[in-house]
Amino acid sequence: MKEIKTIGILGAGTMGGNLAQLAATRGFEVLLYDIEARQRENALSRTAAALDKGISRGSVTGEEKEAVLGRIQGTASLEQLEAADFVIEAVVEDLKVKQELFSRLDGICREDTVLCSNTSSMSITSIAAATKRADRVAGMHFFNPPTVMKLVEVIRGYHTSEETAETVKQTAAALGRTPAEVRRDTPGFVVNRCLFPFLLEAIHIYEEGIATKEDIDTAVKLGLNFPMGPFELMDLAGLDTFIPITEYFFSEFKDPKWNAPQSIRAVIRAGRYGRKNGRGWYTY
Ligand SMILES: NC(=O)c1ccc[n+]([C@@H]2O[C@H](COP(=O)([O-])OP(=O)(O)OC[C@H]3O[C@@H](n4cnc5c(N)ncnc54)[C@H](O)[C@@H]3O)[C@@H](O)[C@H]2O)c1
Repeated sequence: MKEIKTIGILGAGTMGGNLAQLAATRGFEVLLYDIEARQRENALSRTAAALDKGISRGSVTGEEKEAVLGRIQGTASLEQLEAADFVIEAVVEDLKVKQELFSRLDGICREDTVLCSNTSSMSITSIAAATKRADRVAGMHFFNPPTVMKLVEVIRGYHTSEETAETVKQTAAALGRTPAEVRRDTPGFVVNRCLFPFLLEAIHIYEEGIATKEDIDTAVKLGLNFPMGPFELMDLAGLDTFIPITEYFFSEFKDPKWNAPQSIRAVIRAGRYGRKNGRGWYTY
């Protein structure tokens, strides 16, 4: 495997911003691309705030903070990704947007650069089809927040080579994460294929008036020993990301069980996206 020094990250939102922090903390140079200046600035200020917390706890020095921040370069120019040795895309969960970016990246990045998507659900094979290097495209699915959550699902698209899967696993390890391989490219891979039926069922229980969302969260936390209840978890992940994932499942499996219920659609329509804007199922 060639040496990876610079990681390109596309999208500076909930996932991309925290991924940039993780990669820079682990000593990588980071090119953080987003079309929104506000998102790039927020990502850097969230990283600075997290490092300040580390300083106040005594786990990070002022020098380390400056070094980590110095390794993250925000950019609005995709062309700058030419310098990346490895790319992780974490933009909105929209297949067309991802395909368009991968097609452009294919023309910009060096031939040997592996391109990964952090998609929660969508086909890696379809994303790779937008490039002429389908063997060097893979899924690299982190969990929220990547600086805390240890798992990375490594997903092989139809054409992903053995060497590419190995590079992704080694990069996950270099980021201090534990890779789990997903051998077939199917909607939601392993974790979200398990998680979404559970989240949807929690919403149905709430809609049927069986329990309040607070009591459902308490029941799941104390009864199943989960660290968060389903409504708390949806708020953390971002409610606006929830709908495209369920719609993708529905479009692939044609099973109505994947249809997002009205109550979550109503919450999103009211502009409540979860913790990211301070209000979702709950108000923060
Ligand atoms: N939130 C989670 O818990 C979670 C967990 C794992 C994976 N994911 C996946 O990660 C990806 C990002 O999710 P998120 O929650 O960070 O979303 P988000 O809405 O917080 O951030 C998305 C970012 O993409 C940017 N963007 C949109 N279109 C763009 C374009 N054409 N070019 C460049 N940037 C663009 C937006 O400005 C925004 O900053 C999605 O594919 C999602 O499914 C999310």
